[in-house]
Amino acid sequence: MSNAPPKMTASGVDVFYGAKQAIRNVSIDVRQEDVTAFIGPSGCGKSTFLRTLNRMNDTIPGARVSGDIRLDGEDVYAKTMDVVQLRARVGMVFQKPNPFPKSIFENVAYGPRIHGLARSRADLAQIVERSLTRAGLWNEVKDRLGDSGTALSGGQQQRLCIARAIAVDPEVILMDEPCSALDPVATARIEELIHDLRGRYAIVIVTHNMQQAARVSQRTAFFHLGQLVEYGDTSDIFTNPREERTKDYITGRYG
Ligand SMILES: Nc1ncnc2c1ncn2[C@@H]1O[C@H](COP(=O)(O)OP(=O)(O)OP(=O)(O)O)[C@@H](O)[C@H]1O
Repeated sequence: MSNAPPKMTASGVDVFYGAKQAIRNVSIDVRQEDVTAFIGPSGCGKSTFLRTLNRMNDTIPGARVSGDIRLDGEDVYAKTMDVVQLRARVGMVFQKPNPFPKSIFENVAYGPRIHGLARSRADLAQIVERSLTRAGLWNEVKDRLGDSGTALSGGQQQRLCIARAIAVDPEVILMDEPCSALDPVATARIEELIHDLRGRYAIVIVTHNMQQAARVSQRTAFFHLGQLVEYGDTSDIFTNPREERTKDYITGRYG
């Protein structure tokens, strides 16, 4: 296990939607070398907490976040933080694949272009190829980069969205139930992809599927009623949980 400082840290985080508190005093570290899974019953706050890590809650009217969240020691909620830049550094993949209604090439090229990451057209084409390759999609689309991203299958669209996140050279990738709209074959491909990307990016995945958490992650956080009940090595959480509530959840007593 490495002694490197965590990629992201959250301390004493609370989230409110209006008067309703959705996250209570959550503290957690996310490490570069790990895939971290967030599990817990519906409504426990997994997605809400995930969104605090790249300030996606800023876009939700009435949502308020307090506490301390850092990326490489830098305060994510500082007034000086450039949120567009932050969301490139901490990319996000959603439950439902959401490619832009543009070509496959443009879906991937858009981010690098607006962030000024390509020096030339050839450079941009190279970034697109590299990102699609890393997302395990290049061979399937290399002869039809001009086709619409929305014409791909659901699983391909999700890999396109992952390529789009990768294209801006992120440090962290947040995935909010990335397989819940996919069939088992497409799900297996995304899980393989997560395995391949591990280490290059810190990855955090919200999942309802405990088998998936056990397959893809090294660290698991169990949330219940807005609280982080238990966080530790995935194997410990699933075989030897410390908390009764974790045990009840993983043995299927609720959720
Ligand atoms: N935009 C919103 N406005 C008001 N309340 C919200 C909003 N989004 C979520 N909530 C509430 O916050 C709590 C946590 O929701 P959240 O979606 O984060 O949970 P979750 O664990 O990700 O659930 P699920 O697994 O069903 O997606 C829930 O009570 C939910 O109703």
